[in-house]
Amino acid sequence: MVKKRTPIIAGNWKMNKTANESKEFFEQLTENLSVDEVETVVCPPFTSLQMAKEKLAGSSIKLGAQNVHFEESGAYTGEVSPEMLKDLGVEYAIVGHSERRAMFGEDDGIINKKVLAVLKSGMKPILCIGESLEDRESKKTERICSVQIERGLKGLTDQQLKNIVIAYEPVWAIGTGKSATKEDANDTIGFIRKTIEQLTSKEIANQMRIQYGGSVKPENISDYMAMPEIDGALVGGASLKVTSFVDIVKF
Ligand SMILES: O=C(CO)COP(=O)(O)O
Repeated sequence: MVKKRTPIIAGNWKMNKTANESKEFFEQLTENLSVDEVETVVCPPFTSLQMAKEKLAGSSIKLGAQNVHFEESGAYTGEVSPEMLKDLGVEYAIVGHSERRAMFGEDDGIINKKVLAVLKSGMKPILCIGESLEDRESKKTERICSVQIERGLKGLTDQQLKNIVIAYEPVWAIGTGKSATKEDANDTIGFIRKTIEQLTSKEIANQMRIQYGGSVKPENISDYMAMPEIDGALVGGASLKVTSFVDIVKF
């Protein structure tokens, strides 16, 4: 199936793999994967970025970060600036992952600052949004997603909006093995696109790539990718093994 927008599949390793373990992964990955039709991004921990940069030299696989601070520099112990990531060859930064929202107190205001800082540095944000199980059961999925989108994209110019990727990750589907049905994911992503259209323009909404994330595996990726609104995936657990990540990218 030819997609309207270039598919983008990103692996989010979360807090997994030492630099040495990453070395082995990237050596095997570059031996086994070369696809141009799908933009492929790997987001290892900060401590593996230098290793990843060296191993991915000359490959079309891109590097992403899992988090970033919104200030350029200063007294922010333990934080990493957009410029530091850019300098390591990082092209994408995940912003607003539900684990950061839930465990590290990131709200939509902080997330919006991060989105703007990432764009300012010349990298592209992957802005994560999605509802909890409680929100879903009380039929608040659309409300939650539209608020997160509206606040996360606040103050962006049309040009900046063209460099954004959205990841719709329903919280109840992350790491649980319970994935959203392809119809459900497609409907919610369609709703998100409509919301973006209302906030910006039809042109911007139509070109924006929106991924699905939550228990994506080699066995279900082709179902999602066959849906017209779904432009890719943000993959957690199944991105940690070269074989399953390669099978996902080759869906
Ligand atoms: O959180 C995710 C990616 O950012 C999804 O994780 P899983 O693929 O492990 O469910």
